[in-house]
Amino acid sequence: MKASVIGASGYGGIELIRLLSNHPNFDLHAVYSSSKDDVPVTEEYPHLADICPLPLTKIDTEAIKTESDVVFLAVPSGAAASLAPQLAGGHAKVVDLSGDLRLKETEDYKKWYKKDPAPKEFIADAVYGLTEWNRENVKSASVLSNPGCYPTAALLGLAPAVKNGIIDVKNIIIDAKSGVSGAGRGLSPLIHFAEMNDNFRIYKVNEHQHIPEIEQQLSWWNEEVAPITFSTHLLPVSRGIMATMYAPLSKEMTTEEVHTLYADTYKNDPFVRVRPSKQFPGIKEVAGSNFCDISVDVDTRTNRLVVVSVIDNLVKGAAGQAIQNANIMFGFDETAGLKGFPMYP
Ligand SMILES: NC(=O)C1=CN([C@@H]2O[C@H](COP(=O)(O)OP(=O)(O)OC[C@H]3O[C@@H](n4cnc5c(N)ncnc54)[C@H](OP(=O)(O)O)[C@@H]3O)[C@@H](O)[C@H]2O)C=CC1
Ligand SMILES: CC(=O)N[C@@H](CCC(=O)OP(=O)(O)O)C(=O)O
Repeated sequence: MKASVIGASGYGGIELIRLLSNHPNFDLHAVYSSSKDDVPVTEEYPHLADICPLPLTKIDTEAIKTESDVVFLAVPSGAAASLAPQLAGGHAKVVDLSGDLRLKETEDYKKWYKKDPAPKEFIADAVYGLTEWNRENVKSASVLSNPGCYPTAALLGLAPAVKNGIIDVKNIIIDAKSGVSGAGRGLSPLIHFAEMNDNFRIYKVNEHQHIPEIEQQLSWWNEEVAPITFSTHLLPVSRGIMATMYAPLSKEMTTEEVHTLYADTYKNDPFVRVRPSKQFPGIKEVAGSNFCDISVDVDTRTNRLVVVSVIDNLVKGAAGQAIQNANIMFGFDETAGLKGFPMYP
């Protein structure tokens, strides 16, 4: 199957190239750019020599629609809102990594992204690809909206508790930290080396664009869910997200009981690893892989459940989950091309 990547010169794009180069069923067919034409990818990224001999080419939506079987959109939010509708309706299935097709309410998109949304009817048909929880719909998707990096970590960590009603869903707090590659390759003062190195910052306090995405999915699982508190921090590392979630238990449970619930829930999911009790994950333990590692612990003094969830933002948080979804859309083994283990240390 022929796979193309738009936005191939960005961090999400090169992670797609890296993973697709090892894929047994997808061949990298073409890589597209909005700013470069006929420029070897290796001019930007020499480490891709022998992995991607293709040149970055000007985006040609008509050619992509007919020549590719799947196109991955790894462009900034705002750009996908107009590109995705142009790409849909042809031969190629569309997998969008941006935030543009995730929020079903276009008013929410305008409020949180402060950009013009894609057409509402188009968004309505896009399948939200939190893979572990939406496989049946992913199977038949022709346009797939890949979840955000923070929402992936947070939602996988909260799902068993929220769906089984074991926590008070009106009091959920998510405290999340991300490596700098989560902001993409573009520069900004926040990710300037001297500002970020040896430092630790909170940002977008109560304004993060992933708040409505997390709330949307939580409310699909449980309509009682109230607005969440979600804080994001910048870690002085390249890759990785840790989301720590806190919520009061709605009934008395031990750590062992919650652990059993989580382990049973994810026992058939190849990429979610529920850790043994008291073995809390670090971001390095999933780096470079499509794994999400989760730990749970009950604080008997406060009656709160603590859930820790870690992913690599560029893999399970972006390119890896996008390929996992594409595997399901094409009927391939869900793990195809994604069997690499974490790089440690
Ligand atoms: N980084 C991460 O961890 C995650 C990223 N995402 C999402 O994935 C998408 C890509 O992110 P990421 O790779 O990190 O970002 P980058 O900024 O690293 O790359 C985005 C690429 O998009 C291209 N681009 C820029 N403007 C436009 C435009 N107007 N039209 C078309 N293409 C454009 C640029 O390449 P060129 O100039 O060659 O066109 C650029 O290299 C974003 O929507 C992001 O929110 C989602 C989850 C995690
Ligand atoms: C570290 C960092 O800056 N991370 C980015 C993640 C953005 C992202 O992935 O954008 P989407 O909304 O398209 O999902 C942020 O917090 O905004």
